[in-house]
Amino acid sequence: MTPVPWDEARAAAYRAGADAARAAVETPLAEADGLTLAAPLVTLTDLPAFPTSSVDGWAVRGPAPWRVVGRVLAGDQAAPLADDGTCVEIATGAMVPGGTEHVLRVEESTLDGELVTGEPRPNPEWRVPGDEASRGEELLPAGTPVTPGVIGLAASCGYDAVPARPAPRAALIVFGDELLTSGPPGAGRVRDSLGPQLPGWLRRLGATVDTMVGPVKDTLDAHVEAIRTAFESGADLVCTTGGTMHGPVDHLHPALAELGASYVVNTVAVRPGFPMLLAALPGGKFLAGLPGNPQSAVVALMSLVAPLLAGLQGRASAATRTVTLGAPIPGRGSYTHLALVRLEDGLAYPVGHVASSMLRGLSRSAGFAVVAPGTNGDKGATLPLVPLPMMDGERP
Ligand SMILES: Nc1nc2c(c(=O)[nH]1)N[C@H]1C(S)=C(S)[C@@H](COP(=O)(O)OP(=O)(O)OC[C@H]3O[C@@H](n4cnc5c(N)ncnc54)[C@H](O)[C@@H]3O)O[C@H]1N2
Ligand code: MOO
Repeated sequence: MTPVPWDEARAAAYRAGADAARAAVETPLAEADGLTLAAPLVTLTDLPAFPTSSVDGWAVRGPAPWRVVGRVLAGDQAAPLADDGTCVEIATGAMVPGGTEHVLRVEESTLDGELVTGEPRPNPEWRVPGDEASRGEELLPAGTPVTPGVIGLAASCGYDAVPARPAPRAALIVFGDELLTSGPPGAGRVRDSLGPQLPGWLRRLGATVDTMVGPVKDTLDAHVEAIRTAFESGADLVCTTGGTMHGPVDHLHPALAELGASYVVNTVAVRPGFPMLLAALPGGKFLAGLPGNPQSAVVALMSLVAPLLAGLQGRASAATRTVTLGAPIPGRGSYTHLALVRLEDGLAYPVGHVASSMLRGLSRSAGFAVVAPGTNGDKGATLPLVPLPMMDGERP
């Protein structure tokens, strides 16, 4: 099997996801956080929708002094100011009456009996319809991740619900008879460190994780049965761990053949993690085969699953940015090297304890610097970074 170049593998995973993107669902704003806009957000009204006072004071017409003829509070529908030399008391956020020439701040005015005097500021103290947006204007494109800010904007311009792509449903299956699910490892057994870890990463990539199965016995029948059950339970994506190679109890490839799967990507020219795979199953479903070595599994997650999920959600692409190296990172010959880095003072530094079996380096890293095939990452070089999907406060 010839390994696929890493960037081609990512692109293929993204395309496969985009071609199978989940259908849009009209989603109430309260349930839309973390989903993806399936259509552009077009404002339903001018913003603001009516002339709106920015200050507390007096809406005045004609020359001073102004006789107070009423009051308009936020939420009121203001009657026009009909005569010169009159004013109404006005609150911040209230609709400015027709005929208003200025809004005078209360602290810059004098009220004497029924008469108001003062010098209005030259710049208008109210916002006119369309200041922020005009009715029918596109505010955000389709594919925008729905954040709290997007939800607020959608509410402000009139939406109760938005067309959004639902979160892809992921299931996780862990293979390996050597795995313990509690207590310290030893005597040939290791703790399953992927079952507890992967749901959190998957959720941060926008998936829901309904099913977590395993450790599943190292037999072909048990593999096929576990995968079939996960898809039958409604998963769009099944992630498996381990068994991607061709050792005596590695059953993933034969299981995929039995399930009628076809490969989107089968092994990738990346270190660590090269035996990773992505397969398509009948009915627009996917299986990501993550290698058993724990760090390699996360490399595979970020290399294949992140772009697949971005595509399934109708997003622009999986997140990347660039970083400048504060210390050199060697390349891995003809393979891409995904090297764990931490960020400090705007520079990226390699971390220790990064063998593919280890998680110590990963646990204190911000992401993977991408050292291209045939190159080394020199100090001062600018490289792509695949950020681990964490919120800002979580990122080391
Ligand atoms: N003859 C060769 N053998 C191996 C090669 C190779 O090129 N030639 N490549 C190695 C590389 S690289 C990787 S990566 C692994 C991938 O193997 P599998 O995906 O088949 O994974 P397993 O054999 O099941 O496990 C590998 C390793 O990881 C441990 N493991 C598995 N699952 C978990 C888990 N959930 N939590 C913690 N640790 C786990 C497992 O005990 C093994 O130590 O193949 C190499 N072999
Ligand atoms: O590719 Mo393996 O993933 O080095 O551990």
